[in-house]
Amino acid sequence: MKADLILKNYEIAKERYAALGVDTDKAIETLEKTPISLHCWQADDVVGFERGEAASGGIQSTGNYPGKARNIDELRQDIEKVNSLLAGTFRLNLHEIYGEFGGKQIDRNEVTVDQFTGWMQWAKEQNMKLDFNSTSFSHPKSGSLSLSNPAPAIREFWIEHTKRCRRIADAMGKFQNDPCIMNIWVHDGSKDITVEKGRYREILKNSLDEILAEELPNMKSCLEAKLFGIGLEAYTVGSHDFYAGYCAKNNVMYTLDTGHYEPTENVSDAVSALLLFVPELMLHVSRPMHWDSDHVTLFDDNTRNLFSELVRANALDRAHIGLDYFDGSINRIGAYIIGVRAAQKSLLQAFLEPLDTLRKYEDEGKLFQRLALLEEEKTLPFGAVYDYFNLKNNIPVGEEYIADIEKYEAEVLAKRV
Ligand SMILES: C[C@H](O)[C@H](O)[C@@H](O)C(=O)CO
Ligand SMILES: [Mn+2]
Repeated sequence: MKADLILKNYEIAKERYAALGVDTDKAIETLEKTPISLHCWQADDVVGFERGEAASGGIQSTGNYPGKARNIDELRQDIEKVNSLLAGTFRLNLHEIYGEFGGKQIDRNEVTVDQFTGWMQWAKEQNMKLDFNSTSFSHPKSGSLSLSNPAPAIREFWIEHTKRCRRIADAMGKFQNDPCIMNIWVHDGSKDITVEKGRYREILKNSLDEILAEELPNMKSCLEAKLFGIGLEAYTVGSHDFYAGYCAKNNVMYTLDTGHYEPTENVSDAVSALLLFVPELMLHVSRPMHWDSDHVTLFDDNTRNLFSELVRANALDRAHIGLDYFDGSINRIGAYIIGVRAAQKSLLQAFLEPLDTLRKYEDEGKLFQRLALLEEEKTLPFGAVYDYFNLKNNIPVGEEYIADIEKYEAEVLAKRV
Protein backbone atom coordinates (compact mmCIF):
# COMPACT_ATOMS: atom_id res chain seq x y z
CA MET A 1 0.00 0.00 0.00
CA LYS A 2 1.26 3.47 -0.81
CA ALA A 3 2.55 5.46 2.14
CA ASP A 4 0.72 8.64 1.15
CA LEU A 5 -2.59 6.76 1.06
CA ILE A 6 -1.95 5.27 4.51
CA LEU A 7 -1.16 8.73 5.86
CA LYS A 8 -4.26 10.22 4.28
CA ASN A 9 -6.45 7.43 5.70
CA TYR A 10 -4.87 7.95 9.09
CA GLU A 11 -5.62 11.67 9.09
CA ILE A 12 -9.27 10.95 8.31
CA ALA A 13 -9.41 8.26 11.04
CA LYS A 14 -7.75 10.57 13.54
CA GLU A 15 -10.37 13.22 12.94
CA ARG A 16 -13.22 10.71 13.18
CA TYR A 17 -11.95 9.36 16.52
CA ALA A 18 -11.23 12.85 17.83
CA ALA A 19 -14.90 13.70 17.31
CA LEU A 20 -15.60 10.97 19.87
CA GLY A 21 -12.97 12.25 22.28
CA VAL A 22 -10.39 9.57 21.39
CA ASP A 23 -6.72 10.40 20.81
CA THR A 24 -5.34 8.04 18.14
CA ASP A 25 -1.71 9.17 18.59
CA LYS A 26 -1.90 8.29 22.25
CA ALA A 27 -3.43 4.90 21.45
CA ILE A 28 -0.56 4.17 19.04
CA GLU A 29 2.00 5.21 21.62
CA THR A 30 0.43 2.90 24.22
CA LEU A 31 0.39 0.04 21.73
CA GLU A 32 4.06 0.59 20.94
CA LYS A 33 4.97 0.35 24.61
CA THR A 34 2.77 -2.60 25.61
CA PRO A 35 4.98 -5.69 25.71
CA ILE A 36 3.83 -8.94 24.13
CA SER A 37 5.69 -12.07 25.13
CA LEU A 38 6.38 -14.34 22.15
CA HIS A 39 6.14 -18.03 23.03
CA CYS A 40 9.29 -19.70 21.73
CA TRP A 41 7.47 -23.00 21.28
CA GLN A 42 5.46 -22.06 18.16
CA ALA A 43 8.72 -22.25 16.18
CA ASP A 44 9.25 -25.98 16.74
CA ASP A 45 5.97 -27.56 17.92
CA VAL A 46 7.05 -27.54 21.61
CA VAL A 47 9.96 -29.93 21.00
CA GLY A 48 12.80 -27.98 22.63
CA PHE A 49 16.45 -29.02 22.82
CA GLU A 50 16.51 -31.46 25.67
CA ARG A 51 15.27 -34.68 24.10
CA GLY A 52 14.20 -33.62 20.63
CA GLU A 53 10.96 -35.57 20.96
CA ALA A 54 7.42 -34.55 20.09
CA ALA A 55 5.50 -33.01 22.97
CA SER A 56 3.74 -35.52 25.21
CA GLY A 57 2.14 -35.48 28.63
CA GLY A 58 -1.08 -33.55 28.39
CA ILE A 59 -0.21 -31.48 25.31
CA GLN A 60 0.27 -32.22 21.67
CA SER A 61 1.00 -30.29 18.50
CA THR A 62 -0.58 -31.43 15.27
CA GLY A 63 0.56 -30.85 11.70
CA ASN A 64 3.81 -31.50 9.94
CA TYR A 65 4.44 -28.37 7.91
CA PRO A 66 8.06 -28.34 6.76
CA GLY A 67 10.69 -25.96 8.14
CA LYS A 68 10.40 -26.13 11.90
CA ALA A 69 13.38 -24.93 13.94
CA ARG A 70 15.67 -27.88 14.81
CA ASN A 71 18.21 -26.17 17.04
CA ILE A 72 18.86 -22.98 18.96
CA ASP A 73 20.38 -21.14 16.01
CA GLU A 74 17.37 -21.84 13.83
CA LEU A 75 14.95 -20.91 16.57
CA ARG A 76 16.74 -17.61 17.15
CA GLN A 77 16.84 -16.98 13.42
CA ASP A 78 13.06 -17.48 13.27
CA ILE A 79 12.37 -15.20 16.22
CA GLU A 80 14.57 -12.54 14.64
CA LYS A 81 12.54 -12.87 11.45
CA VAL A 82 9.30 -12.58 13.42
CA ASN A 83 10.62 -9.48 15.17
CA SER A 84 11.56 -7.89 11.87
CA LEU A 85 7.95 -8.09 10.69
CA LEU A 86 6.36 -6.58 13.78
CA ALA A 87 6.12 -3.13 15.32
CA GLY A 88 5.99 -2.81 19.11
CA THR A 89 7.77 -4.17 22.17
CA PHE A 90 8.44 -7.88 22.54
CA ARG A 91 9.60 -10.29 25.19
CA LEU A 92 10.52 -13.94 24.63
CA ASN A 93 8.86 -16.65 26.67
CA LEU A 94 11.15 -19.67 27.08
CA HIS A 95 10.38 -23.13 28.40
CA GLU A 96 13.01 -24.96 30.41
CA ILE A 97 13.44 -27.56 27.66
CA TYR A 98 14.83 -24.82 25.40
CA GLY A 99 18.05 -24.50 27.43
CA GLU A 100 21.50 -24.75 25.87
CA PHE A 101 22.32 -28.26 27.03
CA GLY A 102 25.30 -28.63 24.69
CA GLY A 103 24.64 -32.33 24.14
CA LYS A 104 24.98 -33.07 27.87
CA GLN A 105 22.45 -35.09 29.85
CA ILE A 106 21.26 -32.46 32.27
CA ASP A 107 18.10 -33.73 33.89
CA ARG A 108 15.30 -31.41 34.95
CA ASN A 109 16.28 -31.63 38.61
CA GLU A 110 19.84 -30.53 37.72
CA VAL A 111 19.17 -27.56 35.45
CA THR A 112 20.85 -24.26 36.34
CA VAL A 113 21.17 -20.78 34.94
CA ASP A 114 24.25 -21.93 33.00
CA GLN A 115 21.94 -23.37 30.38
CA PHE A 116 20.31 -19.97 29.90
CA THR A 117 23.11 -17.39 29.97
CA GLY A 118 23.41 -17.62 26.17
CA TRP A 119 19.71 -16.87 25.87
CA MET A 120 20.05 -13.92 28.23
CA GLN A 121 22.85 -12.44 26.16
CA TRP A 122 21.08 -13.04 22.86
CA ALA A 123 17.82 -11.56 24.18
CA LYS A 124 19.67 -8.45 25.31
CA GLU A 125 21.11 -8.03 21.81
CA GLN A 126 17.59 -8.35 20.41
CA ASN A 127 16.28 -5.78 22.87
CA MET A 128 13.95 -8.40 24.30
CA LYS A 129 13.33 -9.40 27.90
CA LEU A 130 12.80 -12.98 28.88
CA ASP A 131 9.95 -14.83 30.55
CA PHE A 132 10.22 -18.43 31.64
CA ASN A 133 8.31 -21.69 32.25
CA SER A 134 9.10 -24.84 34.16
CA THR A 135 8.45 -27.96 32.06
CA SER A 136 6.62 -30.93 33.54
CA PHE A 137 5.73 -32.60 30.24
CA SER A 138 7.74 -34.61 27.66
CA HIS A 139 9.85 -36.47 30.23
CA PRO A 140 10.00 -40.12 31.37
CA LYS A 141 8.87 -38.97 34.83
CA SER A 142 5.95 -36.90 33.53
CA GLY A 143 3.36 -39.66 33.85
CA SER A 144 -0.05 -38.27 34.65
CA LEU A 145 0.91 -36.70 38.01
CA SER A 146 3.97 -34.55 38.70
CA LEU A 147 3.73 -32.01 41.54
CA SER A 148 0.61 -33.79 42.79
CA ASN A 149 2.11 -37.26 42.70
CA PRO A 150 1.68 -39.25 45.96
CA ALA A 151 5.02 -41.03 45.29
CA PRO A 152 7.64 -38.89 47.12
CA ALA A 153 10.46 -39.61 44.66
CA ILE A 154 8.50 -38.35 41.65
CA ARG A 155 6.96 -35.41 43.48
CA GLU A 156 10.31 -34.31 44.89
CA PHE A 157 11.92 -34.53 41.46
CA TRP A 158 9.36 -32.07 40.09
CA ILE A 159 9.52 -29.82 43.15
CA GLU A 160 13.28 -29.59 42.71
CA HIS A 161 12.84 -28.84 39.00
CA THR A 162 10.35 -26.05 39.67
CA LYS A 163 12.46 -24.52 42.43
CA ARG A 164 15.45 -24.45 40.09
CA CYS A 165 13.37 -22.87 37.34
CA ARG A 166 12.31 -20.09 39.70
CA ARG A 167 15.97 -19.39 40.48
CA ILE A 168 16.78 -19.30 36.76
CA ALA A 169 13.90 -16.86 36.24
CA ASP A 170 15.26 -14.75 39.09
CA ALA A 171 18.70 -14.63 37.43
CA MET A 172 17.06 -13.60 34.15
CA GLY A 173 15.09 -10.87 35.91
CA LYS A 174 18.22 -9.56 37.59
CA PHE A 175 20.17 -9.58 34.34
CA GLN A 176 17.48 -7.72 32.43
CA ASN A 177 16.64 -5.39 35.32
CA ASP A 178 12.98 -6.26 34.96
CA PRO A 179 11.09 -9.11 36.61
CA CYS A 180 10.98 -12.34 34.63
CA ILE A 181 7.47 -13.79 34.68
CA MET A 182 7.64 -17.51 35.34
CA ASN A 183 4.62 -19.62 34.56
CA ILE A 184 3.93 -22.92 36.27
CA TRP A 185 1.63 -25.17 34.34
CA VAL A 186 1.57 -28.85 35.23
CA HIS A 187 -0.40 -31.32 33.19
CA ASP A 188 -1.48 -33.36 36.21
CA GLY A 189 -4.76 -35.14 35.78
CA SER A 190 -6.46 -38.36 34.91
CA LYS A 191 -7.91 -39.98 31.83
CA ASP A 192 -10.86 -41.48 33.62
CA ILE A 193 -13.07 -41.16 36.64
CA THR A 194 -10.98 -40.35 39.69
CA VAL A 195 -12.00 -41.05 43.26
CA GLU A 196 -9.12 -39.31 45.05
CA LYS A 197 -9.48 -35.85 43.50
CA GLY A 198 -9.12 -34.04 46.80
CA ARG A 199 -5.98 -35.95 47.74
CA TYR A 200 -4.05 -34.96 44.60
CA ARG A 201 -5.19 -31.36 44.96
CA GLU A 202 -3.96 -31.28 48.52
CA ILE A 203 -0.59 -32.64 47.42
CA LEU A 204 -0.37 -30.04 44.64
CA LYS A 205 -1.18 -27.31 47.15
CA ASN A 206 1.57 -28.52 49.48
CA SER A 207 4.10 -28.76 46.64
CA LEU A 208 3.29 -25.21 45.52
CA ASP A 209 3.56 -23.93 49.09
CA GLU A 210 7.05 -25.40 49.27
CA ILE A 211 8.10 -24.12 45.84
CA LEU A 212 6.80 -20.59 46.34
CA ALA A 213 8.24 -20.22 49.84
CA GLU A 214 11.59 -19.05 48.52
CA GLU A 215 11.69 -15.25 48.19
CA LEU A 216 13.12 -14.26 44.81
CA PRO A 217 12.98 -10.52 44.15
CA ASN A 218 13.63 -10.50 40.41
CA MET A 219 10.93 -12.84 39.24
CA LYS A 220 7.19 -13.27 39.56
CA SER A 221 5.50 -16.66 39.54
CA CYS A 222 2.15 -17.29 37.94
CA LEU A 223 -0.02 -20.38 38.03
CA GLU A 224 -1.94 -21.68 35.03
CA ALA A 225 -5.21 -23.54 35.25
CA LYS A 226 -6.58 -25.86 32.63
CA LEU A 227 -9.82 -27.58 31.70
CA PHE A 228 -8.25 -30.86 30.63
CA GLY A 229 -5.10 -32.31 29.10
CA ILE A 230 -4.76 -34.64 26.14
CA GLY A 231 -5.12 -38.17 27.50
CA LEU A 232 -6.15 -36.66 30.84
CA GLU A 233 -9.68 -35.70 29.95
CA ALA A 234 -11.65 -36.70 33.05
CA TYR A 235 -9.91 -34.74 35.77
CA THR A 236 -7.42 -31.88 36.05
CA VAL A 237 -5.75 -31.39 39.41
CA GLY A 238 -4.97 -27.71 38.70
CA SER A 239 -8.46 -26.72 37.63
CA HIS A 240 -9.69 -23.13 37.33
CA ASP A 241 -11.24 -23.25 40.80
CA PHE A 242 -8.11 -24.73 42.33
CA TYR A 243 -5.82 -22.02 41.02
CA ALA A 244 -8.29 -19.16 41.47
CA GLY A 245 -8.52 -20.17 45.13
CA TYR A 246 -4.79 -20.72 45.52
CA CYS A 247 -3.77 -17.46 43.83
CA ALA A 248 -6.36 -15.41 45.70
CA LYS A 249 -5.37 -16.86 49.05
CA ASN A 250 -1.63 -16.57 48.48
CA ASN A 251 -1.52 -13.35 46.47
CA VAL A 252 -0.02 -15.04 43.42
CA MET A 253 -0.43 -14.07 39.77
CA TYR A 254 -3.04 -16.11 37.87
CA THR A 255 -2.49 -17.27 34.30
CA LEU A 256 -5.56 -17.02 32.16
CA ASP A 257 -5.18 -19.08 28.98
CA THR A 258 -8.01 -18.35 26.58
CA GLY A 259 -7.43 -21.74 24.95
CA HIS A 260 -8.43 -23.49 28.14
CA TYR A 261 -12.11 -22.77 27.92
CA GLU A 262 -14.94 -24.10 25.83
CA PRO A 263 -15.30 -22.12 22.58
CA THR A 264 -18.63 -20.64 23.71
CA GLU A 265 -17.41 -19.45 27.13
CA ASN A 266 -16.88 -15.73 27.64
CA VAL A 267 -13.34 -15.85 29.06
CA SER A 268 -13.06 -12.07 29.18
CA ASP A 269 -15.59 -12.02 31.99
CA ALA A 270 -12.96 -13.59 34.25
CA VAL A 271 -10.68 -10.53 33.98
CA SER A 272 -12.46 -8.11 36.30
CA ALA A 273 -13.54 -10.90 38.65
CA LEU A 274 -10.04 -12.29 39.13
CA LEU A 275 -8.40 -8.89 39.39
CA LEU A 276 -10.32 -8.14 42.56
CA PHE A 277 -8.57 -11.04 44.29
CA VAL A 278 -5.26 -11.75 42.57
CA PRO A 279 -2.41 -9.23 42.20
CA GLU A 280 -1.82 -9.61 38.48
CA LEU A 281 -2.75 -11.67 35.46
CA MET A 282 -0.59 -13.46 32.94
CA LEU A 283 -2.53 -13.83 29.71
CA HIS A 284 -1.94 -16.75 27.38
CA VAL A 285 -3.79 -15.49 24.35
CA SER A 286 -4.85 -18.45 22.30
CA ARG A 287 -7.93 -19.82 20.48
CA PRO A 288 -10.03 -22.61 21.91
CA MET A 289 -11.11 -25.14 19.33
CA HIS A 290 -12.53 -27.84 21.58
CA TRP A 291 -9.11 -28.96 22.81
CA ASP A 292 -5.92 -27.34 23.97
CA SER A 293 -4.01 -24.42 22.55
CA ASP A 294 -3.25 -25.59 19.05
CA HIS A 295 -4.95 -22.82 17.11
CA VAL A 296 -3.49 -19.48 16.09
CA THR A 297 -4.92 -16.47 17.89
CA LEU A 298 -7.29 -14.45 15.72
CA PHE A 299 -8.85 -11.02 15.81
CA ASP A 300 -12.13 -12.54 16.91
CA ASP A 301 -14.71 -11.71 19.57
CA ASN A 302 -12.82 -13.68 22.22
CA THR A 303 -9.56 -11.80 21.76
CA ARG A 304 -11.23 -8.43 21.30
CA ASN A 305 -13.38 -8.86 24.39
CA LEU A 306 -10.38 -9.97 26.45
CA PHE A 307 -8.45 -6.79 25.77
CA SER A 308 -11.41 -4.46 26.01
CA GLU A 309 -12.18 -5.90 29.44
CA LEU A 310 -8.57 -5.30 30.45
CA VAL A 311 -8.72 -1.67 29.34
CA ARG A 312 -12.19 -1.12 30.75
CA ALA A 313 -10.92 -2.47 34.09
CA ASN A 314 -7.96 0.01 33.95
CA ALA A 315 -5.76 -3.02 34.41
CA LEU A 316 -3.25 -2.85 31.59
CA ASP A 317 -0.47 -2.40 34.14
CA ARG A 318 -1.64 -5.48 36.06
CA ALA A 319 -1.51 -7.85 33.10
CA HIS A 320 1.33 -9.52 31.25
CA ILE A 321 0.43 -10.40 27.70
CA GLY A 322 1.76 -13.57 26.12
CA LEU A 323 0.68 -15.82 23.30
CA ASP A 324 0.23 -19.56 23.56
CA TYR A 325 -0.53 -21.81 20.62
CA PHE A 326 1.49 -24.32 18.66
CA ASP A 327 0.19 -24.94 15.21
CA GLY A 328 2.46 -27.20 13.16
CA SER A 329 0.12 -27.33 10.17
CA ILE A 330 0.99 -23.98 8.58
CA ASN A 331 4.08 -21.83 8.11
CA ARG A 332 5.14 -21.30 11.72
CA ILE A 333 6.55 -17.80 11.20
CA GLY A 334 3.28 -16.80 9.58
CA ALA A 335 1.46 -18.28 12.58
CA TYR A 336 3.40 -15.96 14.90
CA ILE A 337 2.65 -12.89 12.81
CA ILE A 338 -1.06 -13.63 12.49
CA GLY A 339 -1.37 -14.18 16.24
CA VAL A 340 0.62 -11.11 17.28
CA ARG A 341 -1.18 -8.87 14.80
CA ALA A 342 -4.52 -10.20 16.09
CA ALA A 343 -3.50 -9.37 19.66
CA GLN A 344 -2.25 -5.92 18.62
CA LYS A 345 -5.41 -5.12 16.66
CA SER A 346 -7.52 -6.19 19.63
CA LEU A 347 -5.44 -4.05 21.99
CA LEU A 348 -5.59 -1.09 19.66
CA GLN A 349 -9.33 -1.35 19.29
CA ALA A 350 -9.61 -1.43 23.07
CA PHE A 351 -7.42 1.70 23.35
CA LEU A 352 -9.59 3.45 20.77
CA GLU A 353 -12.87 2.79 22.50
CA PRO A 354 -14.80 6.00 23.39
CA LEU A 355 -14.80 4.81 26.98
CA ASP A 356 -15.53 8.10 28.72
CA THR A 357 -18.74 8.53 26.78
CA LEU A 358 -19.73 4.88 27.23
CA ARG A 359 -19.15 5.12 30.99
CA LYS A 360 -21.17 8.33 31.17
CA TYR A 361 -24.07 6.76 29.29
CA GLU A 362 -24.01 3.78 31.63
CA ASP A 363 -23.89 5.96 34.75
CA GLU A 364 -26.81 8.01 33.52
CA GLY A 365 -28.85 4.93 32.63
CA LYS A 366 -28.77 5.87 28.93
CA LEU A 367 -28.77 2.29 27.81
CA PHE A 368 -29.98 2.79 24.24
CA GLN A 369 -27.18 5.33 23.74
CA ARG A 370 -24.62 2.94 25.22
CA LEU A 371 -25.71 0.10 22.95
CA ALA A 372 -25.78 2.36 19.90
CA LEU A 373 -22.24 3.62 20.48
CA LEU A 374 -20.96 0.10 21.14
CA GLU A 375 -22.40 -0.90 17.78
CA GLU A 376 -21.04 2.13 15.95
CA GLU A 377 -17.51 1.75 17.33
CA LYS A 378 -17.23 -1.60 15.57
CA THR A 379 -17.09 0.07 12.17
CA LEU A 380 -14.90 3.04 13.06
CA PRO A 381 -11.76 3.21 10.85
CA PHE A 382 -9.43 1.52 13.31
CA GLY A 383 -7.74 -0.44 10.46
CA ALA A 384 -6.36 2.86 9.17
CA VAL A 385 -4.84 3.48 12.62
CA TYR A 386 -3.26 0.02 12.71
CA ASP A 387 -1.84 0.50 9.20
CA TYR A 388 -0.30 3.79 10.25
CA PHE A 389 1.18 2.18 13.40
CA ASN A 390 3.03 -0.28 11.15
CA LEU A 391 4.03 2.31 8.55
CA LYS A 392 5.38 4.61 11.26
CA ASN A 393 7.58 1.76 12.47
CA ASN A 394 8.75 0.74 8.97
CA ILE A 395 6.92 -2.56 9.13
CA PRO A 396 4.98 -4.18 6.26
CA VAL A 397 1.44 -2.85 6.19
CA GLY A 398 -1.66 -5.02 5.74
CA GLU A 399 -1.13 -8.21 3.79
CA GLU A 400 2.34 -7.16 2.61
CA TYR A 401 3.99 -9.47 5.16
CA ILE A 402 2.68 -12.54 3.32
CA ALA A 403 5.27 -12.03 0.56
CA ASP A 404 8.04 -11.61 3.17
CA ILE A 405 7.12 -14.89 4.78
CA GLU A 406 6.92 -16.67 1.44
CA LYS A 407 10.43 -15.42 0.68
CA TYR A 408 11.73 -16.59 4.07
CA GLU A 409 10.11 -19.95 3.49
CA ALA A 410 11.78 -20.33 0.09
CA GLU A 411 15.19 -19.06 1.21
CA VAL A 412 15.43 -20.49 4.74
CA LEU A 413 12.68 -22.84 5.91
CA ALA A 414 12.55 -24.99 2.76
CA LYS A 415 16.28 -25.73 3.18
CA ARG A 416 15.73 -27.32 6.62
CA VAL A 417 15.55 -30.92 5.46
C1 LIG B 1 3.74 -24.99 26.40
C2 LIG B 1 2.93 -24.27 27.44
O1 LIG B 1 3.46 -24.38 28.68
C3 LIG B 1 1.53 -24.76 27.47
O2 LIG B 1 0.92 -24.36 26.26
C4 LIG B 1 0.71 -24.29 28.64
O3 LIG B 1 0.81 -22.94 28.82
C5 LIG B 1 -0.67 -24.68 28.32
O4 LIG B 1 -1.45 -23.84 27.98
C6 LIG B 1 -1.02 -26.10 28.33
O5 LIG B 1 -2.21 -26.34 27.73
MN1 LIG C 1 -1.07 -21.74 28.25
